[in-house]
Amino acid sequence: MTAQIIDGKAISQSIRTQLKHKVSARKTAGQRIPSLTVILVGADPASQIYVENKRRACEEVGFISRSYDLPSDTSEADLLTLIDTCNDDVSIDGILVQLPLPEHIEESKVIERIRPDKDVDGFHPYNVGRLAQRIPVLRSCTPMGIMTLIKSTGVDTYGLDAVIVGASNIVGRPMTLELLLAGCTTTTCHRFTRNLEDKVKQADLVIVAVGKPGFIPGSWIKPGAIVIDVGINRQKDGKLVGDVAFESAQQHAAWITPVPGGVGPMTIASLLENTLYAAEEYHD
Ligand SMILES: Nc1nc(=O)c2c([nH]1)NC[C@@H]1CN(c3ccc(C(=O)N[C@@H](CCC(=O)O)C(=O)O)cc3)C=[N+]21
Ligand SMILES: [Mg+2]
Repeated sequence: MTAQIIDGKAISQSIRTQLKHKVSARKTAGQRIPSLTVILVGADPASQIYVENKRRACEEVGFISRSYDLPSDTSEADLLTLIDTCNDDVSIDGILVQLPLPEHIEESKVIERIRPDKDVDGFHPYNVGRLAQRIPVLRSCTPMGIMTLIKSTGVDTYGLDAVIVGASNIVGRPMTLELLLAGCTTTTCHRFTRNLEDKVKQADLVIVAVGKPGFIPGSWIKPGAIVIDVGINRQKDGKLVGDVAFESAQQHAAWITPVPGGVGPMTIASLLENTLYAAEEYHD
C-alpha cells in the first residue's frame, strides 16, 4: 500500500480563497473588514518567519493586519498593558501573541489576559474549556486545521482508535478534545508513556507532535491508518522534516500528511477562519 498524501497546502489555499470572497462580500455590504493584531516579543528568526507568513496570509484574504515587534527585554507588565489596549480597541477582532515568549514572561498570564472573544489562537482556558464541554467557539488553530485535513479524506471518525503523541497545551491536549468530540477513542501519549510502540501500532489514526525528527518509525504504522505529522524540524541542510519517518510510513498508511505542506499551512488557515468567526459572531 502507498498512502495518499493529504495536501494541506492546497486545502489551506482553498480555505483562503473562500475567506477572500467572504471578505469582499462584507465590503460590498458595507460591513467592517476583519482585523488581526500580531504581537511578537524578541527576535527569534523562526518566529519572525512565522509571523511574517501570518501577516502575508491576512493581507491575501483582505483582512487588516497590524503588528507589534517588541524588543526581547519588554517587561511582562508592558506586554499586558498592550494586550489591554488591544482588548479595548473595537477595531481589533483577533489578537495573537507569538509563542514562545522570553523566559521572564509568564505565558499563561499573557494568554489569560487576551479577551476570550479575541483569542483567535484558541489558547485561553475559556476557549479550551468550551471545547472540553463539547460547545466549541474559538478552537485552537493546529488541531482545528488537522480536523479539516481529516475531514478531507472522507474517512468516518466515529469509533476510530486515535493515538495522540505529545500532550502540549497548544497541540496534544486540544487535539485530544477535538478527536473525542469527533467520536474517536483517544489515547494521549507523553514522555512517561509506557509501550508507546504498542499503542501506535494499534491506532487507526496517529497524530504526532513531539518535535523530534523521525521519532515514529514507519514500521509502527497500522496498515490503512491515517497519519498526521505536526513536527517541523529543520535539518542541517535546511530541509524540513516531520516527526514521522515519512517514506516508510507511506508504505503502511492509507493517508499521510507531508512536511512541509501538511499541517503547517492549515494552522494559518484556521487562524484566518477564527478571525472571521470573531468578527461575525462577536464583533459585528
Ligand atoms: N501564538 C502562536 N500561535 C501559533 O499558531 C504559533 C505560535 N504562537 N508559535 C509557533 C507555532 C508554529 N506555527 C506554525 C505555523 C505555520 C507553519 C507553516 O506554515 N509551515 C510550513 C513551512 C514553513 C517553513 O518553511 O518554515 C509548512 O509546514 O508547510 C508552521 C508553524 C504556529 N505557531
Ligand atoms: Mg514495515
